[in-house]
Amino acid sequence: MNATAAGHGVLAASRTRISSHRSLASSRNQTRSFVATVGCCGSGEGSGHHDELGHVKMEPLNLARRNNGIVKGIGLCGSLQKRMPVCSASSAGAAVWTVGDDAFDCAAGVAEEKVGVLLLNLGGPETLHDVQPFLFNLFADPDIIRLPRLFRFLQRPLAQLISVLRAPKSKEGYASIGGGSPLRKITDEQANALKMAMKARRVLANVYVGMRYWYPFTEEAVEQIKKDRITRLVVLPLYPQYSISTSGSSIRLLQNIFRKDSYLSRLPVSIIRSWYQREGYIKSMASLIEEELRKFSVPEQVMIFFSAHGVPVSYVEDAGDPYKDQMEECISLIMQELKVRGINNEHTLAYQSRVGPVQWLKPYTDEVLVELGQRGVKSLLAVPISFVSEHIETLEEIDMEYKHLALESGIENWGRVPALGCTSSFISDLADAVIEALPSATAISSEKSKSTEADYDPFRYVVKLLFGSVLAFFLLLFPRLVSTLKNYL
Ligand SMILES: C=CC1=C(C)c2cc3[nH]c(cc4nc(cc5[nH]c(cc1n2)c(C)c5CCC(=O)O)C(CCC(=O)O)=C4C)c(C)c3C=C
Ligand SMILES: [Fe+2]
Repeated sequence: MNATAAGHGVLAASRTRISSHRSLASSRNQTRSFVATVGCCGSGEGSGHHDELGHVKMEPLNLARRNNGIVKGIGLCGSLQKRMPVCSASSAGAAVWTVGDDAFDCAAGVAEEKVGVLLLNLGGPETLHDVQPFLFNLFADPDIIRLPRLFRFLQRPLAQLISVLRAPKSKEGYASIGGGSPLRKITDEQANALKMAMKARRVLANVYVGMRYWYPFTEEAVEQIKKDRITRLVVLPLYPQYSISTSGSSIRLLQNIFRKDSYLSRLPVSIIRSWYQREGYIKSMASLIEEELRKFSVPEQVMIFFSAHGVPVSYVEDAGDPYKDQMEECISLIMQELKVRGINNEHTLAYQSRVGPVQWLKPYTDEVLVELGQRGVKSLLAVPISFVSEHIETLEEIDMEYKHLALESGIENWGRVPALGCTSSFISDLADAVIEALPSATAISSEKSKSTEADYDPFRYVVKLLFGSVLAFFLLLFPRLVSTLKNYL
């Protein structure tokens, strides 16, 4: 069985059409449907808690206890457990999940689980030719450009305009890192490594990759999950911190797909919404930092500079995105871990990669670098914090743009921590997170999506159409407006 969705080759139609029709219900409402308990498995209670947005965060559950590398089937499914107290080759006599081909295989033959893990990521253009359609998919996402409901009909025309205007700048960036994004290759490698790490824990699983804006699309991965008749799924966004614009967007897309499908809506699913606080992740980050610090001639004098991908301020202040809080907590945990290791360097956090004319989370990376240079900081270690793989924003923005700016601003010694990629302690921790999440999988409610055909109102449709035409007319009439917009992107 192919470990990832790569090469599945379904949904070959033009991708620009796929990603942009998702309704934007509030995160609160959507999260509720994920905690509905349906089907045989009622053992998920108490397994997650709601954060300030009502999201269920998966805490380490301790339901699947590991012993000598064997995952015991305690609590995987309450009712099944009663029917099969012993399904094991273990001499210990406890219920043990043994591993068959591509499945949890109960030796007693009473139950057979086919476990799937779906890794969610952003995706990136593989060639320069892909850049504009990739950008279209990104900007057509209502979680990336959050228009008021009344203006939602402008989403696609606006995405078209912005993607065309932004494409030349983005292409330059992708050209400078070899002509495309390495994200697919790295995510596939992570998927394979995760599959192996789970196998080492005697849990066989198929690991799928679902990208939000480019191949292999989430829709393709889901098709493969259906074909493989997966019976239990763990969804793991490859973003440590939750943001409406990243994990939130991918999860909402998934919910919409699952709700519409009778098989998928009954499939027990467990979603790990954020995992920035996991000990394995924190320690892996601390180790990478420690290793890079050692390369400086006077490590104690190095400023540890965390650079996170930004989000517009309105996400945090108006929409309640927990991203900023999670980021700050994450950094504090990493610094605590470094302290335990005797590392007491100064540190700072700034936000990079802003796009468009709105206010983004501050302080901005470029501005802080200049300030630090002016303050006399001579050695700086950049730590990309919101990503777990190398991509355009580490390879181009940090390694080229920011490094250049820092050196120009008076910083003399520059270092950069690599993204985690397939670091074994990190992948091991992800495997643990997945195994811990398995028992609490519950079916996604088959409740209908918030916006339905019934919402269709011909009057509103005509008003929107008229408004759209007037706007398009103005854009055409005032090319200067367009070029101003371009300068902002
Ligand atoms: C935590 C990670 C990310 C957040 C939060 C995020 C928000 C966000 N991004 C844009 C716009 C763009 N992002 C682009 C690329 C990109 N973004 C992330 C991660 C986060 N984005 C990654 C991993 C990548 C790189 C993918 C790759 O090709 O390797 C791009 C395209 C590149 C460019 O032109 O700069 C855009 C545009 C917005 C508007 C946003 C929040 C609203
Ligand atoms: Fe981004």
